[in-house]
Amino acid sequence: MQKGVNCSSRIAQRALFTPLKACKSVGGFHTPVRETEQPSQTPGASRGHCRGVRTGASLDSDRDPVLTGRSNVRHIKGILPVVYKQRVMDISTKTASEIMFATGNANKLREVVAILEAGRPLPFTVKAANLDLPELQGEPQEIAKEKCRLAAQQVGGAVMVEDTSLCFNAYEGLPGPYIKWFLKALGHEGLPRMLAGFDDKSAYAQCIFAYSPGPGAEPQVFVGRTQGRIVPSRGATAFGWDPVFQPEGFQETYAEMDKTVKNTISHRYRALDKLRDYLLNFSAPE
Ligand SMILES: O=c1nc[nH]c2c1ncn2[C@H]1C[C@H](O)[C@@H](COP(=O)(O)OP(=O)(O)OP(=O)(O)O)O1
Ligand SMILES: [Mg+2]
Repeated sequence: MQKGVNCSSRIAQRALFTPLKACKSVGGFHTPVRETEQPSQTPGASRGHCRGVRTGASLDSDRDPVLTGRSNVRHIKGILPVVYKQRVMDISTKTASEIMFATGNANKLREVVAILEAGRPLPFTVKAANLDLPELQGEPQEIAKEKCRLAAQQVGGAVMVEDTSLCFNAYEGLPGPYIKWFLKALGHEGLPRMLAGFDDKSAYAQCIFAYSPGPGAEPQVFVGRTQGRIVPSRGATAFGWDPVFQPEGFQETYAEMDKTVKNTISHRYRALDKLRDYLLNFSAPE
């Protein structure tokens, strides 16, 4: 059962893995750059960050035309030997010389790069795999874990994924992990309208990273939450529901605030910081 019920075949068709030889190193974080790709002209895109990731104003702007290929899952299998050759890892000790970050969302990737680069360096290389994975229905932690198991199988090694929820307290946490499909259907105007009949506009953004050292290993999960409320859309519409979420203690929505500020208070930052600790210490999460 897919998290987005009508998307399974599209997801499979959109999956793409870029061969590692085509990855671009960015201060210990590698992002895939296809050989035909030109450097990004995006204003404000700093050196090497998510090359080819554009900013845009559509609800579908998470999908990058450069990073998103027309390949399918069979194509991924076809290039896996390239991955195996270049990876040196020991699953039993949970060490890996490189970790793939599997996502189909270019905006997520951009934030993860920025957050990792701003903090303590990792003794691993992190590379991006542009996979759009099937997502099961269920509790957010289980969705993230299952996504990670699938990613580990596809990548054939150490992998991290993340799954993001936007949870309305008036709806007992829904739309939660299904926010992608609510946003798609209702748009930035429709999400705040869902709360029109409620006094309680409070919500939280939740990010769950799941990490697996390789196929067959049980993924570890790391949860980050940022409290806030749902407001009428304000700011750039480049990234998901950013314009309708105003974090607690701020007058600006995620979309209005500077990225560097978002990346120090966001649900993604909080979860990634825990994952970073884990990767640095190889200790179990709290
Ligand atoms: O910081 C964020 N600020 C605003 N919007 C966000 C954020 N982070 C995720 N989002 C959106 C993307 C998607 O509409 C939904 C989560 O769904 P989610 O499955 O986690 O993302 P996705 O399918 O786009 O990428 P992936 O390939 O990593 O699963 O919330
Ligand atoms: Mg997804």
